[in-house]
Amino acid sequence: MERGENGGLKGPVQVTAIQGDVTQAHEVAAAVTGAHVVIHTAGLVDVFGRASPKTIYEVNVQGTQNVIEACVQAGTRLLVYTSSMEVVGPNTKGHPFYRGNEDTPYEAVHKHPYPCSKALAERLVLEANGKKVRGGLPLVTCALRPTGIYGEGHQIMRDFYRQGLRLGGRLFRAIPASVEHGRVYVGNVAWMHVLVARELEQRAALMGGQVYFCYDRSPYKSYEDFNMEFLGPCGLRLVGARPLLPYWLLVLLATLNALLQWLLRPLLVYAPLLNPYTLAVANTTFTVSTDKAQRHFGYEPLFSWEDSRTRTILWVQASEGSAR
Ligand SMILES: NC(=O)c1ccc[n+]([C@@H]2O[C@H](COP(=O)([O-])OP(=O)(O)OC[C@H]3O[C@@H](n4cnc5c(N)ncnc54)[C@H](O)[C@@H]3O)[C@@H](O)[C@H]2O)c1
Ligand SMILES: CC(C)CCC[C@@H](C)[C@H]1CC[C@H]2[C@@H]3[C@H](O)C=C4C[C@@H](O)CC[C@]4(C)[C@H]3CC[C@]12C
Repeated sequence: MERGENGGLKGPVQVTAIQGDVTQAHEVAAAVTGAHVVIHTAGLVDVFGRASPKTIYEVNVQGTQNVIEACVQAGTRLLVYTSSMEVVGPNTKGHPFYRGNEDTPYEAVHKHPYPCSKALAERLVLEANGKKVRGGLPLVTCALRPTGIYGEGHQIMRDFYRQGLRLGGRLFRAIPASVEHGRVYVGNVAWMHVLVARELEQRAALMGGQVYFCYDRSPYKSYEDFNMEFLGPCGLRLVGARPLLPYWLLVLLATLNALLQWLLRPLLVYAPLLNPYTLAVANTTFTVSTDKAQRHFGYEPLFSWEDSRTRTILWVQASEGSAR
């Protein structure tokens, strides 16, 4: 095997897939046994009300507790957790977080089950730093907090694309262009995990118990304008320099959706994109500007903004056939 541009090993890698459910402690233990480092990224990502709060808690919090316990029992010393920007915000008060970093003071207040579960899970992981694992050595943990991830396989992007096609190549602006939303390319999020996994042992004193936002050089834009970076070259147009509907009407529609979801629950799962929570997230500025990952473990984005954009466009275009 040879060395690649970034000093990593290049060439075929053998991967053994072990399927399991993180809520089942014995299945997690079986997967973790013999591992030198664990990257815990499994989670139930649901801000639309598809799953119950109980299920979200079981997967994201109890599942994470199972992973920590498995590391302790197996004597695995290194644990990297995929957290989320939502552990910080946007908070329920809609306070903007403008180009903040890991030390920026912010009132993190959550009510929604998903951010609550991620915050609890992250706390479990960070508190486990230093805990003795089998063999007596201390566990070293840290958490990565991606902002909104985009790239190949981004389901919501595909949904917007299909909606745009249905509307004759148009999407209608719903959120003011001035509201900035943090985004990061999936390949760079993955790369950051790899680097942390690689460096955590050597730099345990510096990195243990730390949190890192995931960032790259993707531009700061509103959620919709950012999506248009990919959907535009695929033939869609965002109509309106300002939101088409007044904000109070969006709030009303989102509330109506929440009410319908509640009423229909005994019969079916009604989970549209727009609800009071997604509206609040989309309508609140949350962007990060930090170099902590660079300082602590030498992170530089593996994919430039141009590459990330091209790769995402190609993926959206490739999904066109199945969209029509
Ligand atoms: N998508 C984003 O914008 C974003 C942003 C920040 C953080 N995250 C975090 O990144 C991680 C991956 O999210 P994603 O966006 O790729 O979502 P995803 O739904 O594509 O991936 C989640 C994965 O977890 C697995 N999973 C779910 N329940 C499980 C269970 N009980 N046992 C084992 N595996 C289970 C799923 O099979 C899936 O492969 C999550 O922890 C999420 O909280 C995502
Ligand atoms: C009001 C509508 C027109 C627009 C609706 C868009 C909405 C579905 C989007 C906007 C922002 C998105 C979230 C954001 O990118 C960050 C995360 C963090 C991550 O941990 C899970 C996904 C999540 C919550 C995105 C979900 C979809 C959101 C709310």
